[in-house]
Amino acid sequence: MAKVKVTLEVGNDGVAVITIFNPPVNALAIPIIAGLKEKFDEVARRNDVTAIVLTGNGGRFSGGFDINVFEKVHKSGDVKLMPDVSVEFLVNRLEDSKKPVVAAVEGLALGGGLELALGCHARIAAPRTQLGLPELTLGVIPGFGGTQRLPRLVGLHKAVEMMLLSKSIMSEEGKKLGLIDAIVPSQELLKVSRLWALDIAERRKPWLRSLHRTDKLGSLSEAREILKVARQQARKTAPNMPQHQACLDVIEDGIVHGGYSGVLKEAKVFKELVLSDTSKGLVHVFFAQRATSKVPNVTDVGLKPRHVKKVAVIGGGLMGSGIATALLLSNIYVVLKEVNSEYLQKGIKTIEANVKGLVTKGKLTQDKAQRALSLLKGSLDYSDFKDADMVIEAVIENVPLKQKIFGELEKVCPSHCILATNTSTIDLNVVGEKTSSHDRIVGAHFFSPAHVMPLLEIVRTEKTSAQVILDLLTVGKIIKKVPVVVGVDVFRIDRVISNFGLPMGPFQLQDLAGYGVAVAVGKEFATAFPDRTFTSPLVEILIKHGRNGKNNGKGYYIYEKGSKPKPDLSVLPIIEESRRVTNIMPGGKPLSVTDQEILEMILFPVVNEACRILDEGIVVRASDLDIASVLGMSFPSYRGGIVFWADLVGPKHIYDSLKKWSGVYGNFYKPSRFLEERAMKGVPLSAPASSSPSSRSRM
Ligand SMILES: C[C@H](O)CC(=O)SCCNC(=O)CCNC(=O)[C@H](O)C(C)(C)COP(=O)(O)OP(=O)(O)OC[C@H]1O[C@@H](n2cnc3c(N)ncnc32)[C@H](O)[C@@H]1OP(=O)(O)O
Repeated sequence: MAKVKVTLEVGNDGVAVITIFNPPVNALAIPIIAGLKEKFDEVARRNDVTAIVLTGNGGRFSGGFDINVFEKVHKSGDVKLMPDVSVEFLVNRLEDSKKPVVAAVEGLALGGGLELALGCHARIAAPRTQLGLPELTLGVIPGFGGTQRLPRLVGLHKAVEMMLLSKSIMSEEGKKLGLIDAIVPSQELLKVSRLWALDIAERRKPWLRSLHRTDKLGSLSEAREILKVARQQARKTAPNMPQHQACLDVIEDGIVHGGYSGVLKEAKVFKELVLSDTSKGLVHVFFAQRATSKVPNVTDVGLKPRHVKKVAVIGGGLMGSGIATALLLSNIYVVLKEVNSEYLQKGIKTIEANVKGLVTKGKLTQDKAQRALSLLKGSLDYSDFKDADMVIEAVIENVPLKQKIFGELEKVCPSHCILATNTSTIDLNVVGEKTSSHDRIVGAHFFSPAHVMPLLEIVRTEKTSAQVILDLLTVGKIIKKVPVVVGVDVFRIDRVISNFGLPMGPFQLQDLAGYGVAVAVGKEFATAFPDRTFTSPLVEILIKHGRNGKNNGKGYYIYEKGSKPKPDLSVLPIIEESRRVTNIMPGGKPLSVTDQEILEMILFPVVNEACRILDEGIVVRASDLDIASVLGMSFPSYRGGIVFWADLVGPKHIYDSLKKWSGVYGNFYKPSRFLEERAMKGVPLSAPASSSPSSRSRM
């Protein structure tokens, strides 16, 4: 029997149940939409059908329109691949049907799935059903009438919030808002929905067509005020994303000219947005993110992940305490080990502050915070390591120290225990050199602040076992820190980078991370890659001048409690001093460059580094680097990730630019072999390599 289908069953009560089958989320694929049209035509014709119930198989109503179709549209540029659902199906066949239709929703109704339910004449839901219109996260707007019907059911304010923030609600809240008519236990969902549909047919319950309602919309002036505020907010929070303003325009059209006019406008704008680069980037990220959890020879060989209940974290500094916080928040027991009680207390205090910070921001309840902290134990020795499932070492980047620790770990930890290091620079084979536990040594590289940043980079060696990787599996690889570009005001560089969509520029980031990290990492790079590291004395000169970034409130910026970082102009003479030492400005004069050039000079070397990673087979696939850059660097997801963006910009242009700059500024900009090859052959950077990946790979 086909897995993707729409079925129809007519009961003796005269109710037809139409069910969507498309595991795992009942996405509205093209055959499903065709099936729905066909079944609704059939029930309209049949005399034995009085009323209709629409539902999804397997406890999930529908996860929305099939996003694979967006991908096909992006590849072909042919927007005609999008079926006409909004008017031809939802308005004509469903909402204007002469027989009432009740949606029986369970599990989730998202995007087009919720829009189907909105077109029905009533909605009955199981408890804790997720309801939302997340289309904006894919660079489009709801396209099956959601921009019109949702405001008419829940009011404009709530609808705008749900759409613009892509925030879903649970059916319990939906019931209070009027989106859901009744909540019933899952086992009674179909029974109650059938009765409800019959009640509507016999006029015992109201027959409501959402698009025709106006009672929740408020006055025109109230609506305009809500939309005005939303526009202002969107300009701030999503300045580079056209779908936010477009969504508000479409909602407004429906309020001013009526729901049907709004539906037509929605369909038109939807089709324009599907073809935008923003949508291309976001859809790419959607699939790339899901692809990261599929690792050849790890996730496809029948292994089962083991349960990690207790983790020992070594080092209570910024990284260690952040990692410990992240683990505690996921209900994992943590032993935090430090070398003396002063450092240990400091680490514990940082963890407490991290957790409290989340409570203050409303992201965590007091109860959960207490539960998390109750799972923490501090320690000055290894006695608590004997039943640890995993150790994460997060001490300073020092090879002999790490080697000593791993030698000790091998003796004190149980044999199943995963031995992970948070190193971002040191070769894992070197870390584990003095042990015979190479199969369980792995990199677990978190990004600061570790309890906030979503990426976990897993670094494996050729000896790391598939089981250990599976146990730790998440996502990719981050590119090394962006270096200093001489000749341009550092604050302008930061502005250009944050306007591009990254949360902050390289200088502010350096302030935040602390200069100790910059110096340590810089040294490691200089040793590992002497031919392509640009050594700048800037950070050391800053430290000499008593600056240490956010740590001591003074870096490139001044940090004061309660206010935003302010550019500190007194840093400029220090930068001048560094420039004099490096002396690489052409003719010794400051550069005159456009913002676009600044952007390219900062990001093209990152692309170049990404090319080396692809060339060396360090990632399983190019899209893993996209996800790593989105989750680890906060590279804007609407630009699709670093490699996706580079392919849009064009490998040839990137290659030409780097080549030109390497002539002026040296090897730091020298294009990699991989980039050169792809640029010359006109092959996208993301195209799979013909050769097999090397044994050492980061996922
Ligand atoms: C015209 C309309 O207005 C336009 C639209 O409807 S656009 C679509 C709107 N819907 C969405 O954005 C929802 C997207 N999906 C999700 O958020 C999540 O997948 C979910 C909450 C539904 C389920 O999450 P979860 O259980 O963690 O499973 P998850 O791994 O994400 O997805 C399971 C599989 O379903 C696929 N999938 C999920 N939603 C899909 C969709 N709408 N279309 C196609 N495939 C989808 C995923 O790609 C994944 O496939 P894989 O196993 O091959 O990797």
